[in-house]
Amino acid sequence: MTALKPILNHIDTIPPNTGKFKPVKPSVYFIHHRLRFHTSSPKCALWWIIFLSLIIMLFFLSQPSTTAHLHTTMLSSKSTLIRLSATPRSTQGHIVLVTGAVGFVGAHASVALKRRGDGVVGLDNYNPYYDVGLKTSRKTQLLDRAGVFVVKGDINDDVLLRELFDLVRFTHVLHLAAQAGVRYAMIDPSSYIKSNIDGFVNVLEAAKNAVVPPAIVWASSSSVYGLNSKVPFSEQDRTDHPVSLYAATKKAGEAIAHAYNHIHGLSITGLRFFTVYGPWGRPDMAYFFFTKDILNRKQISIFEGENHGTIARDFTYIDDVVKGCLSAIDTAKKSTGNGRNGRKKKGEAQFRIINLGNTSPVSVHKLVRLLEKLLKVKAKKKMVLMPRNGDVPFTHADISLARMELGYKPRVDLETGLRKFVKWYLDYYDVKKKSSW
Ligand SMILES: O=C(O)[C@H]1O[C@H](OP(=O)(O)OP(=O)(O)OC[C@H]2O[C@@H](n3ccc(=O)[nH]c3=O)[C@H](O)[C@@H]2O)[C@H](O)[C@@H](O)[C@@H]1O
Repeated sequence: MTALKPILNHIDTIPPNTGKFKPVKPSVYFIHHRLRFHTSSPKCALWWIIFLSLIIMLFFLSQPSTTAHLHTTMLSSKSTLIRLSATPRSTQGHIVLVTGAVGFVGAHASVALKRRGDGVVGLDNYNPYYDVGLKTSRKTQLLDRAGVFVVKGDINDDVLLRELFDLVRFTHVLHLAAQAGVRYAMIDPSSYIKSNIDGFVNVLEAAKNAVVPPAIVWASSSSVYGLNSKVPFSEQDRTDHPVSLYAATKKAGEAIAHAYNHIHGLSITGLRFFTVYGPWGRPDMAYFFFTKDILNRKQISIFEGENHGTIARDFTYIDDVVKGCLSAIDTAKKSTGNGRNGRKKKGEAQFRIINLGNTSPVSVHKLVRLLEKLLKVKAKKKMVLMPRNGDVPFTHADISLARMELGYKPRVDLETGLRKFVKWYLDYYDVKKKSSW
Protein backbone atom coordinates (compact mmCIF):
# COMPACT_ATOMS: atom_id res chain seq x y z
CA MET A 1 0.00 0.00 0.00
CA THR A 2 2.84 2.44 0.68
CA ALA A 3 3.80 2.59 -3.00
CA LEU A 4 0.23 3.51 -3.82
CA LYS A 5 -0.11 6.24 -1.20
CA PRO A 6 1.24 9.25 -3.20
CA ILE A 7 -1.12 8.44 -6.09
CA LEU A 8 -4.17 8.09 -3.86
CA ASN A 9 -3.32 11.32 -2.03
CA HIS A 10 -3.04 13.21 -5.25
CA ILE A 11 -6.32 11.85 -6.60
CA ASP A 12 -8.04 12.96 -3.39
CA THR A 13 -6.63 16.47 -3.69
CA ILE A 14 -7.69 17.05 -7.30
CA PRO A 15 -10.48 19.65 -7.07
CA PRO A 16 -13.36 19.10 -9.47
CA ASN A 17 -12.91 21.52 -12.34
CA THR A 18 -16.34 23.15 -12.50
CA GLY A 19 -15.02 26.32 -14.06
CA LYS A 20 -16.06 28.36 -10.99
CA PHE A 21 -12.79 27.90 -9.23
CA LYS A 22 -9.37 28.71 -10.29
CA PRO A 23 -7.49 25.47 -10.31
CA VAL A 24 -4.82 25.07 -7.68
CA LYS A 25 -1.45 25.22 -9.27
CA PRO A 26 -0.27 21.65 -9.31
CA SER A 27 3.20 20.62 -8.25
CA VAL A 28 5.56 19.16 -10.81
CA TYR A 29 5.11 15.79 -9.15
CA PHE A 30 1.34 16.12 -9.44
CA ILE A 31 1.47 17.15 -13.08
CA HIS A 32 3.67 14.23 -13.86
CA HIS A 33 1.35 11.73 -12.20
CA ARG A 34 -1.86 13.32 -13.48
CA LEU A 35 -0.52 13.31 -16.99
CA ARG A 36 0.40 9.67 -16.70
CA PHE A 37 -3.02 8.97 -15.31
CA HIS A 38 -4.77 10.61 -18.17
CA THR A 39 -2.58 9.55 -21.02
CA SER A 40 -2.49 5.87 -20.07
CA SER A 41 -5.75 5.20 -18.25
CA PRO A 42 -6.63 1.81 -19.88
CA LYS A 43 -3.07 0.64 -19.20
CA CYS A 44 -3.25 2.00 -15.70
CA ALA A 45 -6.56 0.30 -15.02
CA LEU A 46 -4.94 -2.95 -16.04
CA TRP A 47 -2.07 -2.33 -13.61
CA TRP A 48 -4.61 -1.60 -10.90
CA ILE A 49 -6.38 -4.87 -11.53
CA ILE A 50 -3.11 -6.78 -11.46
CA PHE A 51 -2.04 -4.97 -8.30
CA LEU A 52 -5.31 -5.63 -6.49
CA SER A 53 -5.31 -9.28 -7.59
CA LEU A 54 -1.82 -9.63 -6.14
CA ILE A 55 -2.96 -8.15 -2.83
CA ILE A 56 -5.93 -10.53 -2.73
CA MET A 57 -3.70 -13.50 -3.64
CA LEU A 58 -1.18 -12.56 -0.95
CA PHE A 59 -3.97 -12.33 1.57
CA PHE A 60 -5.21 -15.83 0.80
CA LEU A 61 -1.72 -17.31 0.64
CA SER A 62 -0.95 -15.91 4.07
CA GLN A 63 -3.92 -17.85 5.46
CA PRO A 64 -3.23 -21.46 6.54
CA SER A 65 -4.50 -23.99 4.01
CA THR A 66 -7.48 -26.14 4.91
CA THR A 67 -5.30 -29.22 5.44
CA ALA A 68 -2.81 -27.31 7.55
CA HIS A 69 -5.69 -25.98 9.57
CA LEU A 70 -7.12 -29.44 10.06
CA HIS A 71 -3.77 -30.78 11.20
CA THR A 72 -3.31 -27.90 13.58
CA THR A 73 -6.67 -28.71 15.08
CA MET A 74 -5.88 -32.42 15.13
CA LEU A 75 -2.43 -32.06 16.64
CA SER A 76 -3.35 -29.28 19.01
CA SER A 77 -6.26 -31.26 20.43
CA LYS A 78 -3.81 -34.11 21.04
CA SER A 79 -0.77 -31.98 21.80
CA THR A 80 -0.79 -32.71 25.51
CA LEU A 81 -0.84 -36.47 24.87
CA ILE A 82 1.84 -36.17 22.18
CA ARG A 83 4.09 -34.11 24.45
CA LEU A 84 3.54 -36.50 27.34
CA SER A 85 4.43 -39.48 25.17
CA ALA A 86 7.51 -37.60 23.90
CA THR A 87 8.82 -36.80 27.36
CA PRO A 88 11.73 -39.02 28.42
CA ARG A 89 11.94 -40.28 31.98
CA SER A 90 15.23 -38.46 32.52
CA THR A 91 17.01 -35.56 30.87
CA GLN A 92 19.47 -38.10 29.37
CA GLY A 93 16.68 -39.87 27.49
CA HIS A 94 16.17 -39.59 23.76
CA ILE A 95 13.07 -38.20 22.10
CA VAL A 96 12.25 -40.50 19.21
CA LEU A 97 9.74 -40.28 16.40
CA VAL A 98 8.98 -43.82 15.22
CA THR A 99 7.39 -44.00 11.78
CA GLY A 100 5.52 -47.21 11.03
CA ALA A 101 4.85 -47.51 14.76
CA VAL A 102 1.99 -50.00 14.46
CA GLY A 103 4.05 -52.11 12.07
CA PHE A 104 5.84 -55.26 13.23
CA VAL A 105 9.29 -53.85 14.02
CA GLY A 106 7.87 -50.38 14.76
CA ALA A 107 5.58 -51.58 17.56
CA HIS A 108 8.29 -53.68 19.24
CA ALA A 109 10.91 -50.93 18.94
CA SER A 110 8.56 -48.22 20.24
CA VAL A 111 7.70 -50.28 23.31
CA ALA A 112 11.37 -51.09 23.99
CA LEU A 113 12.35 -47.41 23.72
CA LYS A 114 9.52 -46.28 25.98
CA ARG A 115 10.16 -49.00 28.55
CA ARG A 116 13.78 -48.01 28.99
CA GLY A 117 12.75 -44.38 29.54
CA ASP A 118 12.97 -42.64 26.17
CA GLY A 119 10.27 -40.30 24.90
CA VAL A 120 8.47 -41.86 21.94
CA VAL A 121 5.87 -40.63 19.48
CA GLY A 122 4.57 -43.04 16.84
CA LEU A 123 3.32 -42.18 13.38
CA ASP A 124 1.43 -44.62 11.18
CA ASN A 125 -1.13 -44.50 8.39
CA TYR A 126 -2.53 -48.01 9.16
CA ASN A 127 -2.33 -48.92 5.50
CA PRO A 128 -4.32 -52.00 4.48
CA TYR A 129 -1.45 -53.97 2.86
CA TYR A 130 -2.19 -56.58 5.51
CA ASP A 131 -4.84 -57.03 8.22
CA VAL A 132 -5.45 -53.62 9.81
CA GLY A 133 -7.02 -55.45 12.77
CA LEU A 134 -3.57 -56.81 13.63
CA LYS A 135 -2.11 -53.29 13.49
CA THR A 136 -4.89 -52.01 15.73
CA SER A 137 -4.23 -54.86 18.17
CA ARG A 138 -0.52 -53.97 18.27
CA LYS A 139 -1.58 -50.46 19.19
CA THR A 140 -4.05 -51.38 21.90
CA GLN A 141 -2.16 -54.34 23.34
CA LEU A 142 1.43 -53.14 23.02
CA LEU A 143 1.73 -49.40 22.41
CA ASP A 144 -1.14 -48.08 24.52
CA ARG A 145 -0.08 -50.23 27.45
CA ALA A 146 3.47 -48.91 27.22
CA GLY A 147 2.24 -45.31 26.97
CA VAL A 148 3.26 -44.65 23.37
CA PHE A 149 1.00 -42.21 21.58
CA VAL A 150 0.51 -42.89 17.87
CA VAL A 151 -0.42 -40.09 15.48
CA LYS A 152 -2.51 -41.47 12.63
CA GLY A 153 -1.02 -39.95 9.52
CA ASP A 154 1.03 -40.48 6.41
CA ILE A 155 4.74 -39.87 5.96
CA ASN A 156 3.84 -38.24 2.64
CA ASP A 157 1.91 -35.52 4.47
CA ASP A 158 4.54 -32.79 4.71
CA VAL A 159 2.27 -30.36 6.59
CA LEU A 160 1.61 -32.95 9.28
CA LEU A 161 5.31 -33.79 9.57
CA ARG A 162 6.28 -30.16 9.87
CA GLU A 163 3.73 -29.61 12.61
CA LEU A 164 4.91 -32.68 14.45
CA PHE A 165 8.51 -31.48 14.32
CA ASP A 166 7.35 -28.04 15.49
CA LEU A 167 5.45 -29.56 18.40
CA VAL A 168 8.24 -31.89 19.56
CA ARG A 169 11.99 -31.44 19.34
CA PHE A 170 12.91 -34.99 18.33
CA THR A 171 16.49 -36.06 18.91
CA HIS A 172 16.08 -39.14 16.68
CA VAL A 173 13.81 -40.51 13.99
CA LEU A 174 13.48 -44.29 13.75
CA HIS A 175 12.06 -44.52 10.25
CA LEU A 176 10.40 -47.91 9.73
CA ALA A 177 7.35 -46.92 7.70
CA ALA A 178 7.65 -48.61 4.31
CA GLN A 179 5.93 -50.74 1.74
CA ALA A 180 7.32 -54.16 2.65
CA GLY A 181 7.32 -57.53 0.91
CA VAL A 182 9.33 -58.55 -2.12
CA ARG A 183 6.59 -60.26 -4.16
CA TYR A 184 3.77 -57.71 -3.76
CA ALA A 185 5.68 -55.28 -6.02
CA MET A 186 4.35 -57.34 -8.95
CA ILE A 187 0.83 -56.34 -7.91
CA ASP A 188 1.23 -52.72 -6.80
CA PRO A 189 4.57 -51.30 -7.91
CA SER A 190 3.68 -47.65 -7.29
CA SER A 191 3.04 -48.27 -3.59
CA TYR A 192 6.80 -48.95 -3.24
CA ILE A 193 7.71 -45.67 -4.90
CA LYS A 194 5.16 -43.77 -2.83
CA SER A 195 6.31 -45.08 0.55
CA ASN A 196 9.94 -46.07 0.13
CA ILE A 197 11.04 -43.18 -2.10
CA ASP A 198 8.58 -40.25 -1.85
CA GLY A 199 7.74 -40.91 1.79
CA PHE A 200 11.37 -41.35 2.76
CA VAL A 201 12.36 -38.08 1.07
CA ASN A 202 9.51 -36.37 2.91
CA VAL A 203 10.77 -37.64 6.26
CA LEU A 204 14.31 -36.51 5.43
CA GLU A 205 13.03 -33.08 4.35
CA ALA A 206 11.09 -32.66 7.58
CA ALA A 207 14.10 -33.77 9.63
CA LYS A 208 16.52 -31.50 7.81
CA ASN A 209 14.12 -28.54 8.23
CA ALA A 210 13.56 -29.12 11.95
CA VAL A 211 14.88 -26.38 14.22
CA VAL A 212 17.47 -28.87 15.47
CA PRO A 213 17.74 -31.72 12.92
CA PRO A 214 17.53 -35.15 14.55
CA ALA A 215 19.66 -38.19 13.74
CA ILE A 216 17.95 -40.72 11.47
CA VAL A 217 18.01 -44.50 11.86
CA TRP A 218 16.06 -46.31 9.16
CA ALA A 219 15.27 -49.75 7.82
CA SER A 220 16.99 -50.84 4.65
CA SER A 221 16.92 -54.49 3.66
CA SER A 222 19.02 -57.57 3.01
CA SER A 223 17.29 -57.71 -0.37
CA VAL A 224 19.68 -54.99 -1.66
CA TYR A 225 22.31 -57.77 -2.02
CA GLY A 226 20.23 -59.22 -4.85
CA LEU A 227 21.94 -62.21 -6.40
CA ASN A 228 25.17 -61.66 -4.48
CA SER A 229 26.88 -65.04 -4.24
CA LYS A 230 29.77 -64.07 -2.00
CA VAL A 231 28.99 -65.22 1.54
CA PRO A 232 28.47 -63.93 4.11
CA PHE A 233 27.00 -60.70 2.73
CA SER A 234 29.19 -57.80 3.77
CA GLU A 235 28.38 -54.08 3.61
CA GLN A 236 31.41 -53.81 1.30
CA ASP A 237 29.78 -56.07 -1.32
CA ARG A 238 28.13 -54.77 -4.46
CA THR A 239 24.45 -53.98 -4.19
CA ASP A 240 23.72 -52.79 -7.69
CA HIS A 241 21.82 -55.84 -8.94
CA PRO A 242 18.45 -55.79 -7.16
CA VAL A 243 15.99 -58.48 -8.27
CA SER A 244 12.81 -56.92 -6.91
CA LEU A 245 11.33 -53.46 -7.07
CA TYR A 246 11.24 -53.56 -3.28
CA ALA A 247 15.02 -54.09 -3.22
CA ALA A 248 15.49 -51.37 -5.83
CA THR A 249 13.57 -48.84 -3.70
CA LYS A 250 15.58 -49.76 -0.60
CA LYS A 251 18.81 -49.40 -2.57
CA ALA A 252 17.58 -46.05 -3.88
CA GLY A 253 16.80 -45.11 -0.27
CA GLU A 254 20.43 -45.74 0.65
CA ALA A 255 21.59 -43.44 -2.16
CA ILE A 256 19.06 -40.77 -1.21
CA ALA A 257 20.17 -41.00 2.43
CA HIS A 258 23.75 -40.46 1.35
CA ALA A 259 22.82 -37.32 -0.58
CA TYR A 260 20.94 -35.85 2.41
CA ASN A 261 23.83 -36.72 4.67
CA HIS A 262 26.31 -35.05 2.33
CA ILE A 263 24.33 -31.92 1.53
CA HIS A 264 22.38 -31.25 4.70
CA GLY A 265 24.54 -32.84 7.38
CA LEU A 266 21.88 -35.30 8.51
CA SER A 267 23.31 -38.11 10.62
CA ILE A 268 21.93 -41.28 8.99
CA THR A 269 22.21 -44.97 9.83
CA GLY A 270 20.64 -47.50 7.44
CA LEU A 271 20.08 -50.94 8.94
CA ARG A 272 19.80 -53.86 6.53
CA PHE A 273 17.27 -56.18 8.17
CA PHE A 274 17.46 -59.90 7.35
CA THR A 275 14.01 -61.62 7.26
CA VAL A 276 12.80 -60.46 10.68
CA TYR A 277 10.26 -62.79 12.35
CA GLY A 278 8.55 -63.25 15.69
CA PRO A 279 5.36 -62.59 17.70
CA TRP A 280 3.10 -59.88 16.28
CA GLY A 281 4.80 -60.46 12.91
CA ARG A 282 3.65 -59.77 9.37
CA PRO A 283 1.00 -62.10 7.90
CA ASP A 284 2.50 -61.68 4.39
CA MET A 285 5.71 -63.44 5.43
CA ALA A 286 6.22 -67.15 4.78
CA TYR A 287 6.69 -68.33 8.40
CA PHE A 288 3.40 -66.59 9.29
CA PHE A 289 1.18 -67.82 6.45
CA PHE A 290 2.79 -71.29 6.52
CA THR A 291 1.64 -71.50 10.17
CA LYS A 292 -1.87 -70.48 9.24
CA ASP A 293 -2.03 -72.87 6.26
CA ILE A 294 -0.52 -75.82 8.14
CA LEU A 295 -3.10 -75.37 10.91
CA ASN A 296 -5.86 -75.18 8.29
CA ARG A 297 -4.51 -78.32 6.54
CA LYS A 298 -3.95 -76.25 3.43
CA GLN A 299 -1.16 -76.98 0.98
CA ILE A 300 1.96 -74.79 1.17
CA SER A 301 4.40 -74.09 -1.66
CA ILE A 302 8.05 -74.51 -0.78
CA PHE A 303 10.33 -72.75 -3.21
CA GLU A 304 13.35 -74.54 -4.62
CA GLY A 305 16.20 -73.48 -6.87
CA GLU A 306 17.21 -75.14 -10.15
CA ASN A 307 17.91 -78.89 -9.67
CA HIS A 308 16.10 -78.83 -6.30
CA GLY A 309 18.60 -76.29 -4.98
CA THR A 310 17.97 -75.16 -1.42
CA ILE A 311 16.47 -71.75 -0.71
CA ALA A 312 17.61 -70.31 2.61
CA ARG A 313 17.19 -67.21 4.76
CA ASP A 314 19.14 -65.66 7.58
CA PHE A 315 15.98 -65.47 9.73
CA THR A 316 16.49 -62.89 12.49
CA TYR A 317 14.42 -62.77 15.65
CA ILE A 318 12.57 -59.56 16.43
CA ASP A 319 14.17 -58.97 19.86
CA ASP A 320 17.66 -59.10 18.33
CA VAL A 321 16.66 -56.62 15.63
CA VAL A 322 15.09 -54.29 18.19
CA LYS A 323 18.31 -54.36 20.24
CA GLY A 324 20.21 -53.46 17.07
CA CYS A 325 17.85 -50.53 16.41
CA LEU A 326 18.24 -49.20 19.95
CA SER A 327 22.02 -49.46 19.79
CA ALA A 328 21.99 -47.66 16.45
CA ILE A 329 20.04 -44.83 18.11
CA ASP A 330 22.41 -44.77 21.09
CA THR A 331 25.53 -44.66 18.93
CA ALA A 332 24.16 -42.21 16.36
CA LYS A 333 26.06 -38.93 16.33
CA LYS A 334 24.25 -35.63 16.13
CA SER A 335 23.30 -34.16 12.77
CA THR A 336 25.50 -31.26 11.76
CA GLY A 337 22.95 -29.37 9.69
CA ASN A 338 21.50 -26.09 10.87
CA GLY A 339 17.93 -26.98 10.15
CA ARG A 340 15.44 -24.32 9.27
CA ASN A 341 18.07 -21.58 9.71
CA GLY A 342 19.40 -22.71 6.37
CA ARG A 343 22.98 -21.95 7.28
CA LYS A 344 25.77 -24.28 6.25
CA LYS A 345 26.28 -27.60 8.03
CA LYS A 346 28.83 -27.54 10.83
CA GLY A 347 30.90 -30.38 9.36
CA GLU A 348 30.58 -33.90 7.99
CA ALA A 349 27.77 -35.91 9.57
CA GLN A 350 27.83 -39.60 10.41
CA PHE A 351 26.74 -42.01 7.65
CA ARG A 352 26.44 -45.74 8.30
CA ILE A 353 24.99 -48.82 6.63
CA ILE A 354 24.93 -51.89 8.86
CA ASN A 355 23.67 -55.48 8.46
CA LEU A 356 21.33 -56.75 11.18
CA GLY A 357 21.13 -60.48 10.56
CA ASN A 358 21.43 -63.68 12.52
CA THR A 359 24.39 -64.94 10.53
CA SER A 360 23.16 -68.55 10.40
CA PRO A 361 20.97 -69.19 7.34
CA VAL A 362 18.29 -71.86 7.54
CA SER A 363 16.61 -73.55 4.58
CA VAL A 364 12.87 -73.15 3.96
CA HIS A 365 12.59 -76.95 4.31
CA LYS A 366 13.97 -76.72 7.83
CA LEU A 367 11.67 -73.78 8.62
CA VAL A 368 8.69 -75.96 7.66
CA ARG A 369 10.01 -78.94 9.65
CA LEU A 370 10.31 -76.74 12.74
CA LEU A 371 6.78 -75.41 12.29
CA GLU A 372 5.44 -78.97 11.91
CA LYS A 373 7.17 -79.94 15.15
CA LEU A 374 5.92 -76.89 17.08
CA LEU A 375 2.38 -77.05 15.71
CA LYS A 376 2.26 -80.84 15.92
CA VAL A 377 0.69 -80.94 12.47
CA LYS A 378 2.14 -82.43 9.28
CA ALA A 379 2.30 -79.88 6.48
CA LYS A 380 0.90 -80.58 3.01
CA LYS A 381 3.93 -79.59 0.97
CA LYS A 382 4.33 -78.85 -2.70
CA MET A 383 7.77 -78.14 -4.14
CA VAL A 384 7.75 -75.24 -6.56
CA LEU A 385 10.55 -73.77 -8.65
CA MET A 386 11.20 -70.34 -7.12
CA PRO A 387 9.38 -67.84 -9.29
CA ARG A 388 11.48 -65.04 -10.71
CA ASN A 389 9.36 -62.34 -9.18
CA GLY A 390 11.53 -60.90 -6.48
CA ASP A 391 12.91 -63.71 -4.34
CA VAL A 392 16.63 -64.32 -3.96
CA PRO A 393 17.99 -67.87 -3.42
CA PHE A 394 19.63 -67.18 -0.06
CA THR A 395 20.74 -64.52 2.40
CA HIS A 396 23.52 -64.65 4.96
CA ALA A 397 24.64 -61.63 6.96
CA ASP A 398 28.17 -60.73 7.89
CA ILE A 399 27.56 -58.98 11.21
CA SER A 400 31.10 -57.95 12.11
CA LEU A 401 30.36 -54.27 11.50
CA ALA A 402 27.18 -54.47 13.64
CA ARG A 403 29.22 -56.14 16.37
CA MET A 404 31.86 -53.42 16.23
CA GLU A 405 29.58 -50.38 15.83
CA LEU A 406 26.58 -51.46 17.87
CA GLY A 407 27.84 -54.23 20.15
CA TYR A 408 25.20 -56.33 18.33
CA LYS A 409 25.02 -60.00 19.21
CA PRO A 410 22.00 -61.99 17.98
CA ARG A 411 20.98 -64.48 20.66
CA VAL A 412 17.85 -66.25 19.42
CA ASP A 413 18.09 -69.25 17.08
CA LEU A 414 15.24 -70.07 14.69
CA GLU A 415 13.71 -72.87 16.77
CA THR A 416 13.57 -70.75 19.94
CA GLY A 417 12.19 -67.77 18.03
CA LEU A 418 9.56 -69.83 16.21
CA ARG A 419 8.44 -71.38 19.49
CA LYS A 420 7.72 -67.89 20.82
CA PHE A 421 5.99 -66.98 17.58
CA VAL A 422 3.79 -70.09 17.58
CA LYS A 423 2.81 -69.52 21.21
CA TRP A 424 1.82 -65.95 20.40
CA TYR A 425 0.00 -67.02 17.22
CA LEU A 426 -2.12 -69.63 19.01
CA ASP A 427 -2.92 -67.22 21.83
CA TYR A 428 -3.71 -64.29 19.59
CA TYR A 429 -5.98 -66.09 17.16
CA ASP A 430 -7.71 -68.05 19.93
CA VAL A 431 -8.39 -64.81 21.76
CA LYS A 432 -9.71 -63.43 18.53
CA LYS A 433 -12.03 -66.40 18.03
CA LYS A 434 -13.35 -66.12 21.60
CA SER A 435 -14.03 -62.43 21.30
CA SER A 436 -15.54 -63.10 17.84
CA TRP A 437 -13.22 -60.77 15.96
O1 LIG B 1 15.16 -59.45 4.77
C1 LIG B 1 14.62 -58.83 3.89
O2 LIG B 1 15.24 -58.02 3.24
C2 LIG B 1 13.19 -59.07 3.55
O3 LIG B 1 12.72 -60.18 4.28
C3 LIG B 1 11.45 -60.61 3.92
O4 LIG B 1 11.48 -61.14 2.62
P1 LIG B 1 11.82 -62.69 2.48
O5 LIG B 1 13.15 -63.00 3.04
O6 LIG B 1 11.60 -63.03 1.06
O7 LIG B 1 10.76 -63.37 3.46
P2 LIG B 1 9.47 -64.25 3.17
O8 LIG B 1 8.62 -63.64 2.16
O9 LIG B 1 8.88 -64.58 4.48
O10 LIG B 1 10.11 -65.59 2.55
C4 LIG B 1 10.92 -66.44 3.34
C5 LIG B 1 11.40 -67.60 2.52
O11 LIG B 1 10.29 -68.41 2.16
C6 LIG B 1 10.28 -68.65 0.78
N1 LIG B 1 8.87 -68.80 0.34
C7 LIG B 1 8.03 -67.76 0.34
C8 LIG B 1 6.73 -67.92 -0.05
C9 LIG B 1 6.26 -69.17 -0.42
O12 LIG B 1 5.08 -69.36 -0.78
N2 LIG B 1 7.12 -70.20 -0.39
C10 LIG B 1 8.42 -70.08 -0.03
O13 LIG B 1 9.17 -71.05 -0.02
C11 LIG B 1 11.00 -67.46 0.17
O14 LIG B 1 11.55 -67.78 -1.06
C12 LIG B 1 12.05 -67.20 1.23
O15 LIG B 1 13.16 -68.00 1.01
C13 LIG B 1 10.43 -59.46 4.00
O16 LIG B 1 9.20 -59.84 3.45
C14 LIG B 1 10.93 -58.19 3.36
O17 LIG B 1 10.03 -57.16 3.62
C15 LIG B 1 12.30 -57.95 3.92
O18 LIG B 1 12.83 -56.75 3.57
